[in-house]
Amino acid sequence: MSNADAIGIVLEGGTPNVVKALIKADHEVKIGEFLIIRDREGRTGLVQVEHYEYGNDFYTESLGIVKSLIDSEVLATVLDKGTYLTVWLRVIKENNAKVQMPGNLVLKFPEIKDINKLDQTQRKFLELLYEEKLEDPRYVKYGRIINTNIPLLLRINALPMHMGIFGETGSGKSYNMRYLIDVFSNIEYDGKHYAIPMIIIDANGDYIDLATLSMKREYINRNGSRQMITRYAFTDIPNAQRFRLDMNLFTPSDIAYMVVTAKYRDTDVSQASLQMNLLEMALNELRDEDYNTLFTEDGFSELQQKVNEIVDERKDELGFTKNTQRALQSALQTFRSKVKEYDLISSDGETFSYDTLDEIFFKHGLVIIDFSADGAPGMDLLTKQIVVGYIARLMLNYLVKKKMNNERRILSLVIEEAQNYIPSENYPVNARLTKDVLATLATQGRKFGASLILISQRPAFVDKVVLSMLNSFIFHRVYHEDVKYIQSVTGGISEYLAKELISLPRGQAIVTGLINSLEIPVRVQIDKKPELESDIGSEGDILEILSG
Ligand SMILES: Nc1ncnc2c1ncn2[C@@H]1O[C@H](COP(=O)(O)OP(=O)(O)OP(=O)(O)O)[C@@H](O)[C@H]1O
Repeated sequence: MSNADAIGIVLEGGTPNVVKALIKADHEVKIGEFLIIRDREGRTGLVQVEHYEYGNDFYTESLGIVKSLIDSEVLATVLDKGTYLTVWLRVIKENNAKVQMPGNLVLKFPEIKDINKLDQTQRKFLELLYEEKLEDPRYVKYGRIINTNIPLLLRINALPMHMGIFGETGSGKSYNMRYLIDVFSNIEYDGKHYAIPMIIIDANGDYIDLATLSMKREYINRNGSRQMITRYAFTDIPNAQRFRLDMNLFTPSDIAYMVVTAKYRDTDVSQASLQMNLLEMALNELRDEDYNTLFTEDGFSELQQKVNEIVDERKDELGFTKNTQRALQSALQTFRSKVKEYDLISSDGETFSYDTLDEIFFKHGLVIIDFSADGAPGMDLLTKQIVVGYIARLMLNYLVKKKMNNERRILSLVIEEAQNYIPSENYPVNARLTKDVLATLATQGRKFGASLILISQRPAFVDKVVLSMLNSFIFHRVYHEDVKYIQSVTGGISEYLAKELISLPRGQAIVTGLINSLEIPVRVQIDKKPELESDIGSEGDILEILSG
């Protein structure tokens, strides 16, 4: 790289960690951008733009730095338009360079067309960012760092530490998730390709085309890494499997918890636990029966009768009241009516079971749970919570069991509209049914290979405890009210970058946390790939729509 590639020059007056520089006004500087500083000995250090100001006073010779550089060809180009930028650059890596020295040059990262074919200079600059990580298959390439063609390397081993993707409506979360699915479907290791097994709770049908359109399936699976891409729906439609629960996989106490919390989500704990005890007892006494049949037309009355029998015949001995009996019968009715509406439980037919999870793991599957109007017409939130709670519990039990058997697994559960399943106090939704099990999955899952990816428009609407267990974040443009919240949960985002969060254009995001190989918040651009585009998320052109 010659001096002619320089876009700026270091000034006097920085602080130990921040270098002040003049930059050409025609360089479209971005807060969070990475630049290089080269000292007079040719050593290079890495800096990140913290903030900048435009200036257009004429730079006079009386300024010391200008005087000493008056012959400098670089200074001439920096100042030739009369407008310049003063930038404050945070030092990220000094690398033995004397980055603070006035007169040092500020350089852009070189243009990189193909990261797999680097020349020597390109390699040198990339190593400044990534060191040996560049060759490590545990780091995958994602988007590009703002104002460069260099991908951000994501550390896949951070996935079990959970991730949050946040951004206001239309900011590009779903497209980003599609992009991540693609990245996680094509991980290269030792000449082969692998994919992270994933289950996606698809709130609006943003991902179903990946399973149903052959062009998209083929693209995702272009390296043969996903031998299973399946859409699950709640009604009979072509291209989709029917989603069915299997109650036999759960203990009486798990089932009792599901049934009772589904109805009485706010009820006081002692009331609820009496009802749970009663149902648990009934199920224990019916343990020779098929639990699925007990929740279908054929067996439900048997379950109801058992509950009545226990209370009527052994009231004094066990202390259950008529009230508890009535409340439990009502909870059973509610649960039964929900599962009946979508035929969620059947005494025969294939269920979503441990075998399904095994298949997802071994085939590196991508499973899309379709909650769109097509896949789950008219489904209310409670029924969705029954499904999500079921999957989370199944996953937890499965992973724990496998771990105990010394069989390592990894499964990623992606939940869109996460606020409906793990709401904070600020969000008026009841979700005991899902919240507890998801919190357990978040706390314990790490050790068992569970990876949660939570997607939401408002981080402030997601439970704080669960949020605090996410170790990686991707933020798109967010609402003003969320900025402070984001700063408090992530730490590490500077005031200046935080301000950018409210105006990020579509396709840009800030990546922080363990997944980010650079370990400081990085602003990325996620370019649209035609192969990954979908019609579902786009608003369309109003005139085109009106004119048919
Ligand atoms: N990286 C990108 N570059 C250009 N356009 C994009 C990009 N990502 C998304 N878009 C466009 O922005 C629009 C909204 O994207 P998307 O559906 O991903 O947003 P979202 O945040 O998931 O919205 P919602 O919360 O409402 O579901 C779409 O028209 C999409 O095509």
